[in-house]
Amino acid sequence: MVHRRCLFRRCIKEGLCPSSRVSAGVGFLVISSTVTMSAPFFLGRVIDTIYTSSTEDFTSSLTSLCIMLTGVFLCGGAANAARVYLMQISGQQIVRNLRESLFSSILRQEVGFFDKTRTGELINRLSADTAVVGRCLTDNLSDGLRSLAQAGAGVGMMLYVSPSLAAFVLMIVPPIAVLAVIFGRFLRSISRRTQDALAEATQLAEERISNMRTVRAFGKELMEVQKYAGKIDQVFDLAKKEAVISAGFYGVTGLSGNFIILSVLYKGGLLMASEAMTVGQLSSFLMYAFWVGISIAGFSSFYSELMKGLGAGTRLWELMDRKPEFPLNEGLVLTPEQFKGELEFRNVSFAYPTRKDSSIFQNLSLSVPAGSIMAVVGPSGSGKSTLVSLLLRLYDPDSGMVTVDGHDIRDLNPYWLRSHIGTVSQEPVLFSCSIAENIAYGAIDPSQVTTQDIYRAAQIANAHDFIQDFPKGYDTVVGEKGVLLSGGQKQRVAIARALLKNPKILLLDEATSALDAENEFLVQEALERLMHARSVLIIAHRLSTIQSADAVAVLDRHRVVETGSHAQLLAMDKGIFRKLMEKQAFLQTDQKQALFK
Ligand SMILES: Nc1ncnc2c1ncn2[C@@H]1O[C@H](COP(=O)(O)OP(=O)(O)OP(=O)(O)O)[C@@H](O)[C@H]1O
Repeated sequence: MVHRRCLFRRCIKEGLCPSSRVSAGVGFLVISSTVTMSAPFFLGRVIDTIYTSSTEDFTSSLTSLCIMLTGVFLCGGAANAARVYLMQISGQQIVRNLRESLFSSILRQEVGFFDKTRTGELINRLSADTAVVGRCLTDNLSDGLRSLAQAGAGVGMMLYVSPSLAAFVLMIVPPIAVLAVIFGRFLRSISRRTQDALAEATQLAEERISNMRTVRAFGKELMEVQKYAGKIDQVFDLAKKEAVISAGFYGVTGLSGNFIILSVLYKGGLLMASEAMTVGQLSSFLMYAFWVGISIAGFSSFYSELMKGLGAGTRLWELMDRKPEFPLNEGLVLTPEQFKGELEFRNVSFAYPTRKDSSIFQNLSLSVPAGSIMAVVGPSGSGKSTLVSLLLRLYDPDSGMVTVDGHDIRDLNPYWLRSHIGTVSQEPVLFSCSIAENIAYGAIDPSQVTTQDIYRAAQIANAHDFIQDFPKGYDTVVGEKGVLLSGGQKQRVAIARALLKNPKILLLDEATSALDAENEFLVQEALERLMHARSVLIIAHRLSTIQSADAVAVLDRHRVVETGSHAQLLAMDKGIFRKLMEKQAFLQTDQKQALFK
């Protein structure tokens, strides 16, 4: 829970808030408010001068008073402009710093966190909540402080000008203040609910837009629009509630403002009639009453904005304070002599954090000697991709351990480990930038990669020719998730990306989707070059891959049930591997004949 003071203090403590700029803004606020609040007093003097001065000194005293006031007003205007500028810039800087800090906190989280958290919700925190908090801490804070200072000074001046009239007017203030507190509390809760409802709507929109091809292919545009409308209706319903309460609140405060003015005129008129007050004093008092009214209205809107900011701040700090389960850049780093690339799963038991009751592995053991190729086969859902996730340390096993060269990967620096592991998945994801940038992404420091390095990697990955055929060559932008490239082309760009990393360990998930013969050959050839002289764990779908691997592991019922060379496994009469091969749809009759002869 973030408390009022805490919100501001934390922003300053964590360097998110440019405190010197905010302090200067507050300084200018004091100057401009002093000028604003002294104006009614001096304007009252001007009125009294007009009414009471004798004819000979009338012009000179009126002129000097007006010249003095013009100077003071100019200073006030300049101070106000400086206040607005400094506060707005500070607000934008806080938003920028909050966004950077939040994004970095999100990217530090373990993968399990993203299994549980919706993308739209995170996007909403990054865009909407940060803006609300930034506005709350600067613009709103400065307006609130100004309202508070002006209300205080106004009340003081009202008491100074006419204590009896002031006491009469101030009776109206406490009930309005109570009303404002109740209203603020309501706004805080409704703001939180609105942001949550908005996050759900954003999540839905984000997912559907990024998967537009699926929506179109199933002809679900109308249905999706209805679903989205349902979500934004929830936001609208909350906004309606807010509007009803706001209408009541602002109606009451507006009415009370007018009542104050009317009562001041009535009571002030009586005081003037009994010569207890001059016309200038009544005018000053009226102006102060007016300012106090405006300031109280401003203060109540400050209070409601503050409550909204607290609602948003609570959610931001929940995310920023979240400690990731795994460190990102701590732990042992092996020297080049120590690092050979031997991989081992020792009695690993694992269930995904979101489905703790559904075990994926139970006492699974498997080892991949350094520099060898291990093909993994098994029925769909047997956990082949999960092996890759555990090796990348996206998740930790519940018991047992995964080792690299005999070291538990929980002791190794995850950043170092991942920098030595290359991956090419079934459906490689590319970023919506140029092909060259996508390939360079594989390097530890992409800014050090030369064009020649990129060309070389693309050539080895059989990607150079098709890239050159594009009108913009390596500068071709591949679209979101690489949607503008074919499956085979994406695979080859991903292989070039992995090659540039030059990793000791390779984790590959062979594409199941049928590529045309030409593409398949090119991808296969590129993969073979990539696998050369590395420790490879490959989720194999092709017979040729299985045959050329040094060893094959068969996954079934939560563990490795068979290991050996392709020939050894086939020779096992009732072996699971043999059954699996017989079942596989991709095994054509002629392949089967070749296989079993
Ligand atoms: N992030 C996740 N959270 C929860 N369960 C998951 C997650 N990812 C996979 N699973 C579940 O874990 C099991 C193993 O999945 P995995 O993807 O490792 O299987 P696979 O053998 O690679 O399957 P396929 O050959 O179909 O790709 C499946 O039942 C799957 O539903």
